[in-house]
Amino acid sequence: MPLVAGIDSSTQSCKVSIRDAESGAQLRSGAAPHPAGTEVHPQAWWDALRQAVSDAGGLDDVAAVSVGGQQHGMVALDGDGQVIRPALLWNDTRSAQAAEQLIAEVGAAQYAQRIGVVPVASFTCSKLRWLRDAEPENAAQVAAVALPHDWLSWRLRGFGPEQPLGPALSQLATDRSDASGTGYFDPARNRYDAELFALALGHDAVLPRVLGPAEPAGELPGGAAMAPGAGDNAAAALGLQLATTDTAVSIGTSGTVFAPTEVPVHDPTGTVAGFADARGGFLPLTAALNAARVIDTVAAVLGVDRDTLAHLASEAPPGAQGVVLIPHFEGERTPNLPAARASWHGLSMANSTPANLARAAFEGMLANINIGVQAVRAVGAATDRIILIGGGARSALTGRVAAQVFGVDIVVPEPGEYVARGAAFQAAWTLLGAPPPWPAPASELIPADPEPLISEQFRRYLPHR
Ligand SMILES: Nc1ncnc2c1ncn2[C@@H]1O[C@H](COP(=O)(O)OP(=O)(O)O)[C@@H](O)[C@H]1O
Ligand SMILES: O=C(CO)[C@@H](O)[C@H](O)COP(=O)(O)O
Repeated sequence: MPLVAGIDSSTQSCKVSIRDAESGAQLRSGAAPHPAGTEVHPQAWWDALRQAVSDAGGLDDVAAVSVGGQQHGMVALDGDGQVIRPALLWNDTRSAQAAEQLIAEVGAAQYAQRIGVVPVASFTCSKLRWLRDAEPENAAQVAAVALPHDWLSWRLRGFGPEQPLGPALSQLATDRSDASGTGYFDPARNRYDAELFALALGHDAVLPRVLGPAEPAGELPGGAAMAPGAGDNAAAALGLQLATTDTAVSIGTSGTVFAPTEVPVHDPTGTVAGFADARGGFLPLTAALNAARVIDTVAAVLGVDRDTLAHLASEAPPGAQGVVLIPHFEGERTPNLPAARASWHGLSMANSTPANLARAAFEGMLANINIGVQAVRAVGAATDRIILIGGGARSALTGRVAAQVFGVDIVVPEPGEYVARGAAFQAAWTLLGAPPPWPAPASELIPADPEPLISEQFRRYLPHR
């Protein structure tokens, strides 16, 4: 009974799932928190990974490992493999102007046609252009650029400064799904666009080798196979065994909408990112900067915990009697309003109740994500039902309000870490030589319960660029 390990190194934490390679049954798990903030030194991810692995009973008895990671993070390495500066994360918006510069120099439609995405602050290319202009001394030292999952996999294999195998930059590896989020990789032709990379940073550098869906990246020192890994959303799609008839919404730190397609997507507006998936196809995706933490924030404002906020919200009617929250606390990516801030609307003395404010938090979070659902639908994704995952999906109320806002059946898989499950699925695929016949996770169906009022009143107050 070979075991595999799936690791999810996402924004708020690192999660580890140890599973039976053939059945997918989870035997052990572990977790450890990440520091808050939009720039984090990768060493913190490494420390959390080691803590989560220890919490999960270690990797000595696993035969293959895979890492799913938060996308886009800029891990800048010098010639000695040292991290030059803390990584700017996907939700750091200081590179918004840099993204606009790149668009002005290349053209939005041209970017979309060349690589399937149009730069936004989240993407690695925008962060590199920011580095070039804001920290030229650091930019000049850049010998290689990796993504969070690439760097963690490299370290797990024993590479890096003060590591047994040393800082071999040529040993860096990634996969199509994560590479497609950089802003300098073309997932249709499966090749880097070196010109776009050099345009961003100002010079070329070593980039991780891009591996196939289950192509081994190498081995861990103990002999376990290292799978290619994936961006976290592509790993989640593997974990859900998502089909081209499905669309998923993940409510984590980010609020993402993604759907597997067999053909690449080129959206010149940039709303839908034409990413690759982890199976050899494509995964068009939208991402909101404000998702589960909208609930955390409003709960804190009202001085209650998450569960109490959900109970309060359940006492208010759909539409919250006209109270609307535009939840752009951290700026926003979909819609692309990086400098935005949150705002409350429609408040009167009569409707300013804790219940209405609580319900407006759930409705605002989901109506904002619904912009992404509509955009993914517009590029041809099947959205007749939506599969709801992420930490925020653990709240039953979220599912009920999602059925009202999205207006379609909502499928809520049993609570679990689907990024880590997907990484374990990939590790089993690498080990066994074929996708393992794991059973799909059990799930609950919440029937569609359309309440168009919610999005109608949300759009009334939505700011425009
Ligand atoms: N039982 C729950 N009910 C509602 N929200 C939850 C629950 N458990 C966790 N969350 C929310 O999930 C979020 C973390 O989700 P997760 O998908 O793990 O994040 P990420 O993958 O971005 O690190 C937190 O902001 C937290 O508020
Ligand atoms: O930027 C994106 C996708 O483009 C985010 O989805 C990040 O990949 C972070 O994911 P979570 O930590 O929210 O899971």
